[in-house]
Amino acid sequence: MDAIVKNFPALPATDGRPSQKEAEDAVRVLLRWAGDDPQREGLLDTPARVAKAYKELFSGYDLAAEDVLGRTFEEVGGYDDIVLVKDIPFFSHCEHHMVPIIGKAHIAYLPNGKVLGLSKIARVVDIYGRRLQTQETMTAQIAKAIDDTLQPRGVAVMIEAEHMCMAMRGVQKQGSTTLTTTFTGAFKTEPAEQARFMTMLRGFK
Ligand SMILES: Nc1nc2c(ncn2[C@@H]2O[C@H](COP(=O)(O)OP(=O)(O)OP(=O)(O)O)[C@@H](O)[C@H]2O)c(=O)[nH]1
Ligand SMILES: [Zn+2]
Repeated sequence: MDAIVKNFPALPATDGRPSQKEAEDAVRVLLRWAGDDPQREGLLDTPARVAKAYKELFSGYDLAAEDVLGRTFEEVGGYDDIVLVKDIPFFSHCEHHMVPIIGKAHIAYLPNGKVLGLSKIARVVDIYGRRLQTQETMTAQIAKAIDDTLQPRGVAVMIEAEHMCMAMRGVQKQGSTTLTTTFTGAFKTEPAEQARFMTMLRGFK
């Protein structure tokens, strides 16, 4: 896991970014390359819209998971059992084809005196989802971010997703789901904890 995450630091370098105009020009080139005319009326505003959409879809490059996870709570009445947030929907884009990955993340941790605001877990999914990704990297990054900042007794992350690059093009297999998991701490070393995560995930639909 460390090797994967090392190549994809929490906050990639953003220096030397092209300007908005350069981004819009690039869209015009792609439109011409695809066979259309960027000067026709319907496409005049498209480069600006695409740049705006990319800003939103890739907004994760401007955010650090550590900032979101910094706020923790300690008054939880001694609660120290699994906290599982499941079925967190997300959109990402695969780094190979830049087309959507659509899926759900399931994230659990075993608190060690501190708990996270539940929404922060979903925010971390968005931060990593709104970048170019592989599913494996995203799974490892989410686990590492929670592990590093909260230092819980263990983290379990499962992602299930459909890759549009497999559905809309190439091999064209619609409806297949890819599952990836990362376990740390007790979820990694104790099969019973891992089994409990799986049971909670699958058992109470
Ligand atoms: N491991 C992994 N592979 C992915 C992910 N998203 C897309 N891919 C795969 O990345 C691979 C890229 O393969 P290449 O042979 O370089 O590209 P390609 O010619 O477009 O491949 P095809 O999709 O088979 O047409 C494909 O097999 C994709 O299915 C991901 O999140 N994880
Ligand atoms: Zn792809």
